[in-house]
Amino acid sequence: MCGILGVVAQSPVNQLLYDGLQVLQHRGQDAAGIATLDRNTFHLHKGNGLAHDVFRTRNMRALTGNAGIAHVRYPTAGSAVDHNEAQPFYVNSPFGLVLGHNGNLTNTAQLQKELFLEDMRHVNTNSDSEVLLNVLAHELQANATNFRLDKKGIFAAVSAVHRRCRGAYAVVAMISGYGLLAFRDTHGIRPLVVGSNQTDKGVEYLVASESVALDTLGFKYLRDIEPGEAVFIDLDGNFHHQQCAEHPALNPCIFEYVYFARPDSVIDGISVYETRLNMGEYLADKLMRVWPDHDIDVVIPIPDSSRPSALQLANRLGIPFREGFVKNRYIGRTFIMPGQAMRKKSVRQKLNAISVEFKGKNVLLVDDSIVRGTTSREIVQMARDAGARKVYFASAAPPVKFPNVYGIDMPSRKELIATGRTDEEICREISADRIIYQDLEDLKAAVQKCNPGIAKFDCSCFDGEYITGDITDEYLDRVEAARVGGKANKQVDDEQMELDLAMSVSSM
Ligand SMILES: O=P(O)(O)OC[C@H]1O[C@H](OP(=O)(O)OP(=O)(O)O)[C@H](O)[C@@H]1O
Ligand SMILES: NC(=O)CC[C@H](N)C(=O)O
Ligand SMILES: [Mg+2]
Repeated sequence: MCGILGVVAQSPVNQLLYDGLQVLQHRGQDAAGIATLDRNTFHLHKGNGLAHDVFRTRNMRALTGNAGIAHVRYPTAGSAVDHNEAQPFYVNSPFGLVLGHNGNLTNTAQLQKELFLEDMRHVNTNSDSEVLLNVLAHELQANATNFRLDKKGIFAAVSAVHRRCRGAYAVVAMISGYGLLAFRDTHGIRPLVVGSNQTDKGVEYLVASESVALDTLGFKYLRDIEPGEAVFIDLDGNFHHQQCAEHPALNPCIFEYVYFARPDSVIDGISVYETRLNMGEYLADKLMRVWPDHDIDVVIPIPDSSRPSALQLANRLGIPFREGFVKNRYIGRTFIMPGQAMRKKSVRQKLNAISVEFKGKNVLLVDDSIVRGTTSREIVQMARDAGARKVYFASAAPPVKFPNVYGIDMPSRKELIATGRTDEEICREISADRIIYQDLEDLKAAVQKCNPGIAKFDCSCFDGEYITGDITDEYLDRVEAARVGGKANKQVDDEQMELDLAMSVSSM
């Protein structure tokens, strides 16, 4: 997952974008970048690391201008270590364009081939986002009239992007001399909101992955950008928007509510916090159904993301809720760290048990989800070491059994602890005394309860149903083979080989 921001303001935006990255940091810890637009010049600084490591005072001073975009990255294509894949990406034609992307394209190799062979555009990294930028650039160029762009041409370009690109994309782009363009894929898989701020000099607009950025930066929430819709804010601060998809449908990623988003965000009209409380209630009801005579003494959350669910579960069961683990606030999220060794080490550094809450008790540990099992394996052992009599484990989400291809780095079934295992086997694998998973229907109900208007969510990591309809077993095998082959995230494709061949032939 990544975090994106875009702003057209009435005063310099460098500090505002930096502060915005800080509140979206939970969406990506591997790289950060800001591009500002000052008259017709872009100023761009990006690099690997957390936002506060990437930006020094001198970098901030150089980011002049009243408009800009920003990005924090959690890679799903390319690699975590290649600083060239940090975003925003820049391309000089047409007009000068920078882009930040949250999501993952599923037809990257095909697009890259088209870009090279038909559009005469070279993509220099393994990032799908650079591909997306070049598709947008080509379509803007194709829809310019007399070497100029107008609203109609900009929206026509986004329609063409929708026709060509598959997968998930929430995008912010800045067109030099024109303004800020933001759009969401036709299924609205990844979130994107827009807010405004009335100043003495005029209205300012901010587009962000999550509403928490609007709150903290002093902007008023206007609305979510709709699936397939594009919003264009010109450099004079005029707001334009248009539906650019033929068949838009809102199918947001349910994992945003389970884990990714901050609980204080509201996404597609749904409070993330409330969904997590609901998840706790549904999970409590399931526990009572399947285990009416349980002997749980205390409910303990695994900080941070599971807290609201664990709290509500304990309330519903009428069992004490206790904070048995202390979280080191200086260690980031472990699930989105690159590399299993780093994740494993960080769980121990991040969480430590308070033995008084465990000694001689039957504890129910609650997490929002179990993905690779890194956290649960370590935590169960820590609870035992702290003196727990019995260690039960509950997950507010169902078993994660399928890869995510829409922007969450779960590319390989082999990495997922629940793939090919029964609940009992998973329980043994994490050395717990009992495991309880949320049912998928209950998870959907927990989220839907907050906005019954949303008929369908992308739940692919739980049920293997891919909302874009283009994901074949062969595609998943290829993505998996790339990971298992040790090429860390690099998407390989037969078409890629064809492209390489075509490129070498054309250079002769
Ligand atoms: O089964 P795993 O592969 O370990 O993944 C699941 C765990 O990872 C996440 O925590 P993380 O530390 O990333 O963030 P949090 O502090 O927001 O809970 C999530 O909340 C689970 O605890
Ligand atoms: N998690 C994301 O949204 C990733 C964006 C993009 N696919 C990248 O790898 O940089
Ligand atoms: Mg966690």
